[in-house]
Amino acid sequence: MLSTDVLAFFTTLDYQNVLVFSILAFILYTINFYILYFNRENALPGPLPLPILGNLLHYAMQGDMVVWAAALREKYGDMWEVYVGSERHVWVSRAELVDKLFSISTKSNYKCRTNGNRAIGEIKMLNHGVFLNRDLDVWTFNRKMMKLVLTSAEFIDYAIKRVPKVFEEMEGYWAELGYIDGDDKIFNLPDWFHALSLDSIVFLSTGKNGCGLASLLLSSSPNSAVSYSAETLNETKELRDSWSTFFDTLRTAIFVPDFIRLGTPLGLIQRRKFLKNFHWLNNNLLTMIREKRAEVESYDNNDGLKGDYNMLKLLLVANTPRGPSVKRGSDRIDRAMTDDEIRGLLLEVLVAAIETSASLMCFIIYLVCRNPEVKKKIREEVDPLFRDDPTRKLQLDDLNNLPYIEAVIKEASRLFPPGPINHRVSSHEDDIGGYTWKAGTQFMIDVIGIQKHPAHWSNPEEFIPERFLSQSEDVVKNSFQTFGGGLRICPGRQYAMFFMKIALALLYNRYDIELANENEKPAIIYKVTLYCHGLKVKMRRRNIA
Ligand code: HEM
Repeated sequence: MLSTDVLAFFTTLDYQNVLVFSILAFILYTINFYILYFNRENALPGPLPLPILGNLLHYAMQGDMVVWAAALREKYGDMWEVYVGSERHVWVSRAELVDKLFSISTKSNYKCRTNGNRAIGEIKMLNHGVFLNRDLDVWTFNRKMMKLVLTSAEFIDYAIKRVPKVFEEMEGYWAELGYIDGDDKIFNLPDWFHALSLDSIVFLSTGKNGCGLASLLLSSSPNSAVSYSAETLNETKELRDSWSTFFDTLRTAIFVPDFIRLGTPLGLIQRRKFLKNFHWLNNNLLTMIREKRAEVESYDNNDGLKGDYNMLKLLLVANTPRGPSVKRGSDRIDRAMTDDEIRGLLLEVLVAAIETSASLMCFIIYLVCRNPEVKKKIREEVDPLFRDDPTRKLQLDDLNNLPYIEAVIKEASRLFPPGPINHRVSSHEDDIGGYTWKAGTQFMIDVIGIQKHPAHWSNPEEFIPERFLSQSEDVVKNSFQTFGGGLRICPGRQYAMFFMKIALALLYNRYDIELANENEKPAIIYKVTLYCHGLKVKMRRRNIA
């Protein structure tokens, strides 16, 4: 009855009255917002939020999350807070504050990355894959299968053989474009490393060509001959564009609050585009998976996988008599994966693997260019491998025995972590940093702040690979977390290290690389990963006769 009266009352109002009521309602909302804000529990320092928007305007004014985090860390220290819309995010910027977040106990309070939201649900990531999965039974199953495949001897061996072939394809294109034969042509290195990483991981995960390198060649030299048909080039372009749009979808789902996504015309237009692309990409992956399943099922049982150990094939046969099995104690799993489960994992591998490794390669090359003594030591480690045979194929033992290159990769990733912001959310009340936090508190891990914290590192801004050589510098627990930590640590880290070691060994053995100019710096933007999109270099074949 009351609600009918209220409704009747509002229908009698004219526009002016509606305006007055709206302004009054907003003023009351604002007063209530600030009363709650100034009386909140565990008040941490941080920029003053605005009603509805939180600190989104501050962020928009800075433009880049990593630059903004650096400014906030400088101003507020090791622990501060920021509001995304009305959701409070607690930032932690010191290794000790991460201890509980990176617990490896199966009873950990921090098994999930985010609280999840409608946007993440719309792209089926709340209960598929691993990255944002909040269904812990499903996550556990998927994670075990992903680990099983990525760390299997078959996959690693296959990757070590394949990556050099892709690298050599890239060298052929460099030669064709006159980049390495003494012409001193300047080119943008990240374009090539993103394509190298893409072509390697697309092939290793699906058995198909990504054609990123070939398209790059054709964009500079359209008449060049490549060994892919026009149809393959078109199809792969469509797929690459779709992955790139999916990446934007993911970033928006994590960082843009629903009231912007669903409450603004731009947000709605973008959402429609993102969902259309997501369905297209999903169908494409599912078709690929079904075709591969039919192919694998058509093999004679004794044929194994015909020596073709890409992730898709291995995921299809994992936990079947033809594939690797999870057998150890409580890790045991008895069933194989469905097509939709594999789809969720492949999608995430394509998102997680490409840009991280490619950008880190560019950061390493930049730092090595600025530190010639490091280049010398890399060569002292690499050159003996190729001394008797410059075309020698790298073996697993070689890659496991490159301590200096490994230290260079770690030190470069300390200064430029490809995943500069990590997330955890608590599932029940807990104490962190001297405060008691409610269940569902969202923690943001400031990886750059921790990896450059003066309490954890001597000369934190300097590039000193030796600190990662054994016994040189005691690394404080959780102060180095390029691949994250705890139960959700990156499952692709072993492949990523092999990929980078192979590329660096071949590059420094065969080429001299220089920055295009002395003041050249990598152009970086934060897009869920620390994305390097600009670094101009000159290269020459090395004369090692
Ligand atoms: C240099 C390269 C890479 C870096 C720096 C990197 C870094 C990271 C980081 C920081 C995380 C978050 C871990 C955490 O929350 O504690 C992560 C998660 C993840 N990474 Fe990587 N990654 C790299 C390459 C790869 C590759 C090559 C793959 C796959 C082949 C991969 C697949 C994943 C997946 C699936 C997750 C989510 C794991 C989960 O939530 O359970 N990453 N990575």
